Amino acid sequence: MGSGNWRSELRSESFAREAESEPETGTLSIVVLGASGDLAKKKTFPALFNLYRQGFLQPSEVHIFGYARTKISDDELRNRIRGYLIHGKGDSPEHPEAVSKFLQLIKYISGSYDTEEGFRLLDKEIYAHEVSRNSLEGTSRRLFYLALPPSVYPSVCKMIGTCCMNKSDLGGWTRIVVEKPFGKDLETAEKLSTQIGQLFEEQQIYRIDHYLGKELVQNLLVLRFANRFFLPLWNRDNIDNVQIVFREDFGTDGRGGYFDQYGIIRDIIQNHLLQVLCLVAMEKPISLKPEHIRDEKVKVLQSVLEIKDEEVVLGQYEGYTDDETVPDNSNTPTFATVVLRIHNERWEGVPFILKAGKALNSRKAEIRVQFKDVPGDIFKCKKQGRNEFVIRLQPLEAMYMKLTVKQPGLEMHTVQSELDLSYMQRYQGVVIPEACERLILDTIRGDQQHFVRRDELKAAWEIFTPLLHRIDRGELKPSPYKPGSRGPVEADELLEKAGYVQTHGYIWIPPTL
Ligand SMILES: NC(=O)C1=CN([C@@H]2O[C@H](COP(=O)(O)OP(=O)(O)OC[C@H]3O[C@@H](n4cnc5c(N)ncnc54)[C@H](OP(=O)(O)O)[C@@H]3O)[C@@H](O)[C@H]2O)C=CC1
Ligand SMILES: O=C1O[C@H](COP(=O)(O)O)[C@@H](O)[C@H](O)[C@H]1O
Repeated sequence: MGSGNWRSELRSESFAREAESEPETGTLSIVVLGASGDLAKKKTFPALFNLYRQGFLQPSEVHIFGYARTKISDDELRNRIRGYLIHGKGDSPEHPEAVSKFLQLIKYISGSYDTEEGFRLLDKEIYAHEVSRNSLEGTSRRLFYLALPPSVYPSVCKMIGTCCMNKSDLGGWTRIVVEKPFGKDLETAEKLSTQIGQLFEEQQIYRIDHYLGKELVQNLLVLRFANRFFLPLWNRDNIDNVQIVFREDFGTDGRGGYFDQYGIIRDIIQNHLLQVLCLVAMEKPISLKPEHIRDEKVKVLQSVLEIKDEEVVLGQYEGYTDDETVPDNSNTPTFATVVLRIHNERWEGVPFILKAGKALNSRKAEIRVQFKDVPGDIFKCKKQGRNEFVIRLQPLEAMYMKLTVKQPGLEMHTVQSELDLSYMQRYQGVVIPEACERLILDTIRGDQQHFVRRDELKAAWEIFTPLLHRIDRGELKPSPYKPGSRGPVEADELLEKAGYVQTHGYIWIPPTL
């Protein structure tokens, strides 16, 4: 199937810099900081396991270190994560054996995040591994994945910088991966960027947003710029509105303490949905080089106008404050619809409606591009619905185009139907990699295309900070909504006001095999 080819072409171009340099020969040490935590067990270690299974991490050159304060043994850490590997993509007969071999590559070190002792020990262990593999000093590769709350990033980066860097430069490297949310607003994010920037070069910092690793998010550039179809249509003359939607059918699920500090805008909209918006709205980059792509993303972000309060709906699901880590009077939104307006030649007047919510009626993430009505419509199609191009990011990756066709039969009646590219059906047997898996591989390969650059992050915070401050001050209040519902009714009203026309009586049903 063609899917592998385009990706390798994309990669080969963005790796042009690497191809020019010497192949990397040193050992690879991957350090997961915060190894005792939720992200590490659910996403980071399973992603590493999948890379190992596919041969991207060779036991002869890689070693994995877990680091956190919790005092546990190597085996205790291995037992914590084992279940998340077995219940992952465990489809091959050698799977249990592969799990055991992979787990043996992991060593755990306990230490604090702000004193040198633990990091000196970590460095010693990494070094011992490098020596055991005859890695020439200075050629080794050290990747630090910060699966930690952002509050400890500065001290951890300082410790890495002081204790754990490669001692000389013979083609090896030290890179850090930092998770979102990166800061809480413009000021704190900039402060954090400055602190980390004093310790690491921008090329060493990988600000991860796992939505950028999703298959259909990565497909956006190809879709938009490799298809003649879309080139002339993708603008304000043809598109009426764009929705980028994230829904989850569960609540904060034991993460209330974290979530209440951030809320849905910081957790999902300011990063995941805004990154998707950039790829939907940006101009064609000069090339696929990471800097060219990120330059275009920054331009879009900088063209977003100030958000108006009347174009925001906030919600909080009933029962959210039952979590004992959430204060009873919390004003934190668990749902938000926000209309963004891009002030440029292509998008003037087209609302980009970003919507995200927890504890809703379904789990889904999609982009919905709604086209304008057909001028001089002789079929009265308007009553049936508009053309829509929907990109379903998850679950069941698909792209479908809602269009009007003649209803089969003797009469000249029209009906809504769709052109459907459902991945499960079209790409049978193709395993779609997990987002984190792909992004970790990118960090090892030194490809920053799918990571957020410092100026991008700044521009993203500039858009949302004034609104977030108004919410933090209690000037905007979330409306209550029932768990398992569509969210507050005001959100649908805002959608309609922004111009979205719902197609009644039509539902796209994902095909099954
Ligand atoms: N969980 C998820 O699904 C996702 C998480 N993220 C981001 O990843 C990062 C880690 O998330 P997650 O694993 O859920 O977080 P956790 O709360 O599980 O924290 C990870 C580890 O960090 C240590 N830790 C926790 N709180 C503190 C603290 N206040 N000070 C110092 N150390 C602390 C703990 O290890 P110990 O006490 O052993 O040192 C803990 O096991 C966060 O930035 C989060 O926003 C991003 C996307 C999804
Ligand atoms: O970053 C986050 O993402 C998850 C949703 O990720 P997905 O890949 O399953 O869509 C969300 O649950 C979490 O609150 C947020 O921090």
